[in-house]
Parts: sequence; structure tokens; C-alpha cells
Amino acid sequence: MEIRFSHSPEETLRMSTQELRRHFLVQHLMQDDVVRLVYAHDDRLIIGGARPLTNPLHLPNHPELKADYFLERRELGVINVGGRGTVHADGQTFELEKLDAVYLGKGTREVSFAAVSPHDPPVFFLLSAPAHASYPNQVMKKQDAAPMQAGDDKNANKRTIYKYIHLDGIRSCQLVMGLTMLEPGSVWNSVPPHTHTRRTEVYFYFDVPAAQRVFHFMGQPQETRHLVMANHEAVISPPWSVHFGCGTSHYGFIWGMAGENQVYNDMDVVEVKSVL
Ligand SMILES: O=C[C@H](O)[C@@H](O)CC(=O)C(=O)O
Ligand SMILES: [Zn+2]
Repeated sequence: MEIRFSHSPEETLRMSTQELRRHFLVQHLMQDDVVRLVYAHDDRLIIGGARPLTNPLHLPNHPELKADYFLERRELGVINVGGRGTVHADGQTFELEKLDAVYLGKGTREVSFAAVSPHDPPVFFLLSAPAHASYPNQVMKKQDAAPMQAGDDKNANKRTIYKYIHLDGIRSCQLVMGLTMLEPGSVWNSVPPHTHTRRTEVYFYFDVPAAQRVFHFMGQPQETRHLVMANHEAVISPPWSVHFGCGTSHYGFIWGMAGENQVYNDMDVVEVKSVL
């Protein structure tokens, strides 16, 4: 498991492109028959990817957690952005089609991921946060994820926001998770931008065509920097950072958060005209 420590706003504004990418961008998350994990010390999030082909993949423990098993003191959200797959959790099996999610609570001992067909493998995005109580393991289909329309065509940001793990959906200790799908012709996400110093957020871009990129903006609202991101890459947004982006095509992205509260609308909006 890779470990990423936190960085202050002050040091971040002096970083080169390569330094920004090394500290905030998470690449190569989805590898065949591998569970890859990255521990980000911002809100102690663990970001992961699992792409099982022929064999079930087990969620490993890690010595750094000083736990008997991964979810001893943690909870986990999983969203599938690939083909049909299954998530096994202590004798329960959850089947996830593309854009379905499952929540696994603290105390779940055995977790594994499998493909239904190796020719169309699932692509599981994982996000885990520390947990103090056990909430039930639960699956949610995309159509049950409270779709909410946002943006419009003329501003090229028409999109649908699906919420899976949140106060009125699957309950959790800290995790808040969902995804956003942009309409063809719409390319801007999360405009107007915002921060929420109460929570760290991770964006994971998917359905980005191979020849296209998303220009993701981060940084303090008047000190923005950008990261050029390809399909299946994630970016860590520290609590003080904006997180919004513009693609060279339409795309989708998973967003996931943890921290002080779980109120989805708790965003300190930054007027577009004040961004620098
Ligand atoms: O804090 C919330 C997150 O940044 C996202 O949910 C925003 C988003 O998906 C969007 O506007 O499309
Ligand atoms: Zn946000």
C-alpha cells in the first residue's frame, strides 16, 4: 500500500507539475488481477482499485493499519464502473452491474472481488475511511441513487448527480459517495467550484475516451493549479482545495468524501469570477 502524507496550501503553491502529480494524482489504480491501495493521510482515506479477471481478488490487510483485518476499524464504499462483477463479504454476495455500489461496514472480515466474465471485467473503485460503529452492508443500484439534475447545455455542464452513501441513502460513519455523469457536449464539472474544509474529497474519472483528457483544477481558490488526467485516474482534494474540471469530451466521475460531517450540500461556493 502506498502512503501519501498531507501537504499544506503554502507548500502546494510552490510545486512543479511533477510534484503536484506525485502528491495528489493517483494513477494505475486499475490493474488486471490486482487490488491497489493508496493511503492518503487527509482524513485517513484509503483509495483503491480492483479489476479481477479470472480469480477472486481478496482485499488485503496491511501492517500499517495495525489491525487484524482491513475493516476492523474501517468502512468501505465500492462502485463498479466496468462489466458485471461480484463483491463477497463474510458469506454475503453482492452483484454489481456498471454504476452499482455496495457499502461494507466496520467488522466485515473477509472481502473479495470477482468478475462474472473475464472478457468484460468489473472495474471496482474503492474508498475507505476510519469508522467507529458498524452499519449494515448494503447494495444500491444506480437507479435508486437519488438522481439529481445539475447544470445546463449552454454552460456545457449538464449532468446527473447520483448519491449512494449519504445521510438519506446508505448510512455510514463518515463516508459520503456518489457519481456524476455528464451529458454529451457537456464538459465542465462542479462549477461553480467550492471547498469544504470539513471534508477531504477524492474524484475518480471514468468513461474518458483513451485519446481525451480531463483538466482537473485544484488548489486554494485564488491559487489554482491543474492536473491533466486520463481515464481511471483519481485525485486527492485536501479540505482546503477546490476540485472541478473540464474535459476534452464528456465523462463520468466518482466522488467520495470523509471528515467532519456528511452534509452533501455543505460547500463553500467560490464565485467563478473570483477564481484565480
Ligand atoms: O462535494 C461534492 C462534490 O464535489 C461533487 O458531488 C460535485 C459534483 O459531483 C458535481 O457538481 O457534479
Ligand atoms: Zn466537493
